[in-house]
Amino acid sequence: MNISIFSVGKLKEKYLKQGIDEYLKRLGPYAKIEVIEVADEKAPENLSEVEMEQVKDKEGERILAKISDDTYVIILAIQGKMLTSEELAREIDQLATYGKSKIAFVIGGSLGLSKAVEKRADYALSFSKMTFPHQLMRLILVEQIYRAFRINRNEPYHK
Ligand SMILES: C[S@@+](CC[C@H](N)C(=O)[O-])C[C@H]1O[C@@H](n2cnc3c(N)ncnc32)[C@H](O)[C@@H]1O
Repeated sequence: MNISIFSVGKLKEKYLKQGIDEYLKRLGPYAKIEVIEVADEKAPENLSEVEMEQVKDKEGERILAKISDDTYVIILAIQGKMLTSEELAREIDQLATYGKSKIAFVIGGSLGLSKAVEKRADYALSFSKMTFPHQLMRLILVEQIYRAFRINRNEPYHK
């Protein structure tokens, strides 16, 4: 299985980078996984609604340009569907069973995802009703993907 994680902007915090690298390493035996960073747009506090949409559109175009038509796209969205870790594991397992070998998880930038990216999504996944910083979301996501593979292989992982 080929998994891509799309994220907006460069990851700066060392502690997050270390955590993400650790889970990417652990995921190595289970799947081919890569993190793709697209450039972020400047988003100062005083942007109008229209300007905010423009920021999301530009970031979204960069993401969509890198996603092939045969990729199953899971966007991370606060308003999406909440799953248990076991349910996420089952979703991933079923995608593999039905021949969907390319999965892209897409995390929005500081303003969220564009309408075009939402439209392209096959699934919208929520990690709770709370808002997480997009860079922290990357770490939470890679840990849950790792957990999903451990669950699917019936391998022990701390509860
Ligand atoms: C800082 S949040 C953006 C907040 C923006 N107001 C919104 O509603 O999308 C950045 C990105 O992190 C992801 N994210 C943050 N919290 C999340 C949650 N609870 N569940 C799923 N994704 C989340 C989403 O992809 C979001 O676009």
